[in-house]
Amino acid sequence: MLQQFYPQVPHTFRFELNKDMHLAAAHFINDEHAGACQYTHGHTYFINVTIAGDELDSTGFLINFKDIKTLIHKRYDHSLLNEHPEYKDVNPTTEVVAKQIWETVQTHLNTLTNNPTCLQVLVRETPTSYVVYRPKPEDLK
Ligand SMILES: Nc1nc2c(c(=O)[nH]1)N=C([C@H](O)[C@H](O)COP(=O)(O)OP(=O)(O)OP(=O)(O)O)CN2
Ligand SMILES: [Zn+2]
Repeated sequence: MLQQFYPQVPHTFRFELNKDMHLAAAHFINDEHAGACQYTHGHTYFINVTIAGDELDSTGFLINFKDIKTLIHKRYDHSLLNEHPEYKDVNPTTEVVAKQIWETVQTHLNTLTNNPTCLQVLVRETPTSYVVYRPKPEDLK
């Protein structure tokens, strides 16, 4: 959100779009190394998605901001992350959540004719902890 610091991704695309979202969700980390985080607790997640591309669609959008929110916020807001199928076999750590969001967004972008790319996903789990996920070039093929 407005108070958030955003790491920049170097790129040569003409357009770069950023969408902020926040959502309330609970999780637990099923590992004794997680200490108190083994037990179900909640966070207000702050998420920033960076999308870039050279071409706009017929509306003049790289992608509709609303579509990004629908993909992520609608799915996870007011839910227990561990209950989603994508976290059945893996803990919903901040790192894993960031990677999962990237995969969800990029899978959707791959259906668009103007070919935008998700360059970065930032997930802030607490006021003092956040993760940035960036794909490798081979993830984008
Ligand atoms: N690498 C990771 N470490 C931890 C994760 C994680 O997802 N990745 N998650 C947790 C817990 O879920 C916890 O909710 C967050 O931990 P933490 O930032 O330590 O929370 P605090 O508010 O207690 O932080 P302080 O800076 O000490 O106030 C733990 N580790
Ligand atoms: Zn947590």
